[in-house]
Amino acid sequence: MTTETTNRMDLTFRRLKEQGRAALIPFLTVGDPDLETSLAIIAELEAAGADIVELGVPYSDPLADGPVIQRASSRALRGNIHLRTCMETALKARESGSELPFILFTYYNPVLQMGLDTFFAELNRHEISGLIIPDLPVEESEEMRTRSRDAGINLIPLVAPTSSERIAKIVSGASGFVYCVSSLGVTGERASFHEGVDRFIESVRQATDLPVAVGFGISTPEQVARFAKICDGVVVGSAIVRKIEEVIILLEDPAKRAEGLLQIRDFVAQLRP
Ligand SMILES: O=P(O)(O)OC[C@@H](O)[C@@H](O)c1c[nH]c2ccccc12
Repeated sequence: MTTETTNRMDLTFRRLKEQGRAALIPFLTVGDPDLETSLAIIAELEAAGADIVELGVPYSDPLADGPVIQRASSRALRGNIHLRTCMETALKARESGSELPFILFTYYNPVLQMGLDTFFAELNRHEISGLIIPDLPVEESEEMRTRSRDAGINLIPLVAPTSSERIAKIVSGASGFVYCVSSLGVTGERASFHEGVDRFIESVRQATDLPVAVGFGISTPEQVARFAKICDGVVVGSAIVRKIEEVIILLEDPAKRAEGLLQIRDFVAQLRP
């Protein structure tokens, strides 16, 4: 791994800080509805102003995901998408000229299946800047943190509103950014967030010098703007995955594909802080 790739994410946050802007961080499930379309969608996300993209590895038991992302995973798994193909998507996007830093979002089981040595070697080869593993067992996190650091990959910790006394422990040794989960429960658009979420985010800011991003439930320009005022990044997943689901019929029709992609771009562009 060249440290340049990891710096790609750090440089992005640094540039945005100079511009006084928070990062817009979309999430998509790779392979939904197919790999080639995911590549086209990544290009639309970049054109719409995304600053970093989370590439979700579809999984059969996405325990932290709500129905929208669960459905996206099921669609992608029908196309036999797995961890390595998701990594390859990052490299293909790079080869197509994408400047985006990519975060690989995966549950832990596919990582174990691949084996840690191969996993980190493959992350290097595919120019992945960051890693989110929502179900990483605490007893494994030390080794993953060490391996990530040695590989020059940002292992991004998730901090929940209930983590209060563990925040310092969770963020110590982290890199890239700290991901504040805005609400308890699973992913999915929300009209409101955990009571005291602003105080929670502030407490995370006090505990780390890293950029702090927030996700879970954020789906409208107003919600993005609200959190962009107090964070360095805002993650939007389900709302974008739902838009992809809504236009899938267009994406799968060669005559209407461009229209479908444009609707995704427009949806994301209006979210941008
Ligand atoms: O979908 P939402 O509510 O916009 O939340 C972001 C989320 O999609 C993405 O960051 C993510 C997808 N699956 C997850 C599981 C755990 C934590 C985070 C995630």
